[in-house]
Amino acid sequence: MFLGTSSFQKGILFFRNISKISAMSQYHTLKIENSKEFVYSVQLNRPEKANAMNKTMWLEIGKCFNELNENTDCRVIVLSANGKYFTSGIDLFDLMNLGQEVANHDDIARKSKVLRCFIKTYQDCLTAIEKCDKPVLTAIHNGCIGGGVDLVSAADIRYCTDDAWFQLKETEIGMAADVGTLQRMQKSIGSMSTFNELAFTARKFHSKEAKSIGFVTQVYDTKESMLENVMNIASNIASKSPVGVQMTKRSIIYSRDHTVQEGLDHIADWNQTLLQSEDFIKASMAVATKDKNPIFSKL
Ligand SMILES: CCC/C=C/C=C/C(=O)SCCNC(=O)CCNC(=O)[C@H](O)C(C)(C)COP(=O)(O)OP(=O)(O)OC[C@H]1O[C@@H](n2cnc3c(N)ncnc32)[C@H](O)[C@@H]1OP(=O)(O)O
Repeated sequence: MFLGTSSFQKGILFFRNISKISAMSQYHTLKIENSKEFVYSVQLNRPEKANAMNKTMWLEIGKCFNELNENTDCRVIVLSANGKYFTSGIDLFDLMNLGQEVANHDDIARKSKVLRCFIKTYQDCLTAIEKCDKPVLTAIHNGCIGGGVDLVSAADIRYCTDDAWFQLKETEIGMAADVGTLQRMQKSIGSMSTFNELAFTARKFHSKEAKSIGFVTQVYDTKESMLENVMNIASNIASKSPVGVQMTKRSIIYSRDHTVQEGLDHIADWNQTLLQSEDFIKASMAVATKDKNPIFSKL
């Protein structure tokens, strides 16, 4: 009797936990949809302010990617934006409010502490994209300015429309970019010299140049055709073993930041376990038997 009750309670708890994992929080500046099986769409959603990244948006980006990392219904994320612009970068009115908060302190150490906390918090919000084990594909249209470049630099694959343009605008507003562009974008394009020019001059660069320097993978004529194609690419990735895909993302990022030998050791340490996963057997069998739709458990 007691045993029966406790098993029942365990069952209820199990299902409660599952539904907790899949349910997403409410967001004010992001629109989140489960667009296709195992594919989530995250849209910047402050179109009336050109998707300027205010404090709420920064914090919600961090929270959302942390949540999607834990969500076993999510295997791939497509990040896009609603409205005329992808994003106009950091909300300049928010920056003025921050200036006010800093001004409330007289002492340089206290002022500095407020600023450091602000920078580190915003850095962590974008790093959540990189720490999310699920591949993040960005679909960029029209203007992608300042903080927007930091944002898309943290993603795994970038696509854009023909009308897209980018601007590392920070030097123009009297600062050095501090939330990831200088660290990540330089590693994702072919030429350090070109990257330096873009960062120092803050000149706009358009879709064709973005493609030619390797910052984006593909340029599409319209936003509609971009989203359709990117969703199909996302579905393709989502059909693969989640063990294989998520570990591949981790290994790519780890290897980017370490020596070749460290990268090799890292993947050997993980694969000594993951090669024993059911996914490896299922996927190998599917290839051997020409089964095009192997079913993988949630991860
Ligand atoms: C620790 C964190 C560090 C992060 C650093 C990040 C740095 C950066 O992001 S630097 C880049 C800052 N952004 C800019 O300088 C862009 C400023 N905006 C523009 O140049 C234009 O608005 C834009 C070209 C994007 C669009 O021009 P358009 O004429 O088509 O529209 P507007 O009427 O100008 O804008 C529409 C409404 O959106 C508001 N808005 C636009 N950008 C911002 C912004 N960055 N911050 C706050 N609000 C913005 C604009 O005020 C309009 O609102 P309303 O007047 O209420 O209609």
